[in-house]
Amino acid sequence: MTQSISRPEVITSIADLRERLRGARMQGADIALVPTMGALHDGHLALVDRAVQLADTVVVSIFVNPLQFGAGEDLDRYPRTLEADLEALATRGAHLVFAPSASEMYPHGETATRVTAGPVGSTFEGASRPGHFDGMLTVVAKLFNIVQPRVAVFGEKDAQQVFLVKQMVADLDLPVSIEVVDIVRDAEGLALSSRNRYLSDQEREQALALCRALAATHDAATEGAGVDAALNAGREVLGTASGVDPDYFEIVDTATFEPVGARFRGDARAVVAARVGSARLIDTRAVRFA
Ligand SMILES: Nc1ncnc2c1ncn2[C@@H]1O[C@H](COP(=O)(O)OP(=O)(O)OP(=O)(O)O)[C@@H](O)[C@H]1O
Ligand SMILES: CC(C)(CO)[C@@H](O)C(=O)[O-]
Ligand code: BAL
Repeated sequence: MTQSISRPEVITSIADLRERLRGARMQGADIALVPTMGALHDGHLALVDRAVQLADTVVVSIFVNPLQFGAGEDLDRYPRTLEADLEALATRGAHLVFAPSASEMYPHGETATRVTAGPVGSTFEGASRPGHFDGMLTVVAKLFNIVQPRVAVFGEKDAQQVFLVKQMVADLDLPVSIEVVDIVRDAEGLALSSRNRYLSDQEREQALALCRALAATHDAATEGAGVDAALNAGREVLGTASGVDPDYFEIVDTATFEPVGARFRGDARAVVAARVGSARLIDTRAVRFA
């Protein structure tokens, strides 16, 4: 397909999308998928930009997946901004937007069959949001089967999600390659997130504690601190920040997503989640212990 400089075509039915992509494939199309829940910001658009570099046909899915929200979470108030999303995508060369309804994706209500995320699915985000990763992997598997992309693009911000998607692809021999894009931040360092819309100006300022805590851990490790000292540096910043209710701050081994031991050497990742006002925010940063 030629690069789109106008609004992408919007398809809401699985059958129509399959038919459209079958035609594209017959003409030799190479397909990339960018799965999102919409309310697009520059972080999502960086994923789209990468997809456009990697393939000639880019499908962006916009679907707020009920299966990955727990009771009492923000499913109902999650921002749904399809018109603005299409405007944003018009400038980026995405060809197709797949925006199904919940009944299109789940015609019988919740699926009887689920992908289970395994042990890493119940730590960190999974501990605070039971069932979240099973619901996320189930919809990602459905999207992979519907679109059958050669490559799918995800953001590093959701590092545990990336780990689990890669694990699913390897465990189930799914024929898709996973591309990961760095976190896009605002000028002060706050990771862009659709949930930042829930923040007041004051809360947005307070939310900077997440990236500042990660920076403290990163800098301590770079200066030669061990795991415990690096962890304490970040936890202190987070724990003393006003208006911030920490959920977890941990350093995990990138190979296993398990917390590293005190003597760990190598590539690790600091991960953080905290509630600021009514928003639950996450962030992450690579940390190396030489
Ligand atoms: N700041 C960012 N930089 C790069 N990628 C991002 C960023 N924010 C989200 N993404 C990625 O965009 C994809 C879709 O994420 P999603 O639609 O949940 O957006 P989100 O902003 O993370 O929303 P929320 O924080 O409300 O869950 C995911 O792969 C996610 O990692
Ligand atoms: C991958 C995803 C689109 C699945 O609903 C969602 O978890 C997200 O937006 O990161
Ligand atoms: N960004 C991951 C999707 C979610 O929070 O449900």
